[in-house]
Amino acid sequence: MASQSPRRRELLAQIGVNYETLRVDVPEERQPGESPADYVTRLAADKARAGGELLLSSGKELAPVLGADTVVVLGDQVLEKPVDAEAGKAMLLQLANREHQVMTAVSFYTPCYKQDYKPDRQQTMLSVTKVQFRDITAAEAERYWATGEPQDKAGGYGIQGLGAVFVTAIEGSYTGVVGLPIEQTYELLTRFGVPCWQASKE
Ligand SMILES: Cc1cn([C@H]2C[C@H](O)[C@@H](COP(=O)(O)OP(=O)(O)OP(=O)(O)O)O2)c(=O)[nH]c1=O
Repeated sequence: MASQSPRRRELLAQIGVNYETLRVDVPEERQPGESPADYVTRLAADKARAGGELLLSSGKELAPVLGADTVVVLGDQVLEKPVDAEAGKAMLLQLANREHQVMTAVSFYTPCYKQDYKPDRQQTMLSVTKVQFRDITAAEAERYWATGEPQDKAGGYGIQGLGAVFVTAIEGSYTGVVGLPIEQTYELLTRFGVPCWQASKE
C-alpha cells in the first residue's frame, strides 16, 4: 500500500489483507479546470503508480499496489488538510450547518502480471458520500482544533473520532469518509487477485 495513513492501514487489515507500506511522494496540486472527482481520482492513481514503480526498482517481490486519496468537496471548493490553526477553524465553520461531499478514490496498479489474473494494469474507483453537519460555534471550532485531531485530515475533521459530534447525517460509505471505501477496495482486491477475507455467497 502506497500510503502513510493509519486509517487506511487499519481498514485494510480489517478485511484480512497482508500488506507492506511504501512511502511515495506525489504532489497534491489541483490543475486549473480539473473537477474535484477528476483530481482525487488522478491523485489516487498517481500514488498507486508511484508505489508500483518504487517496488519495481526495489528488487522486492512484486505485488499489486494500492493508492488512495480523500478530499472534502463544498460546492466547487476542494478542502484538503488545513495548513494551520486559522485555516482549520475556518474550514470547520464553513462546513457547519451544511451538507458536503467526501470523495475518496482508490486505485490499484500492478507492476507485474501473474498467470492466473489479467486485469488492466491499473484500475481506479471513486466513492462519493454526503455528510451533513450541525451548527458549530467558534468556541467549539477552537476547542476541536486544540485536540490535534483535525490537522492531518481532509476537511479538517475525523468522523471516526471526536469529529463525529458534528455529523447529523451521512449518505454513502462511512469507510470512504475515513479514507478507504471498503466496498470498492474489496472489489479491486478481488479483481487483482489479492488474498483477503472472502465472503461466501452460499
Ligand atoms: C473526512 C475525513 C478524512 N480523514 C483522513 C483520511 C486521509 O488519511 C486524510 C486525507 O489525506 P490524504 O491526502 O487522502 O491521505 P494521507 O496524506 O493521510 O495519506 P497518504 O497520502 O499517505 O495515503 O484525511 C479521516 O481520517 N477522517 C475523516 O472523517
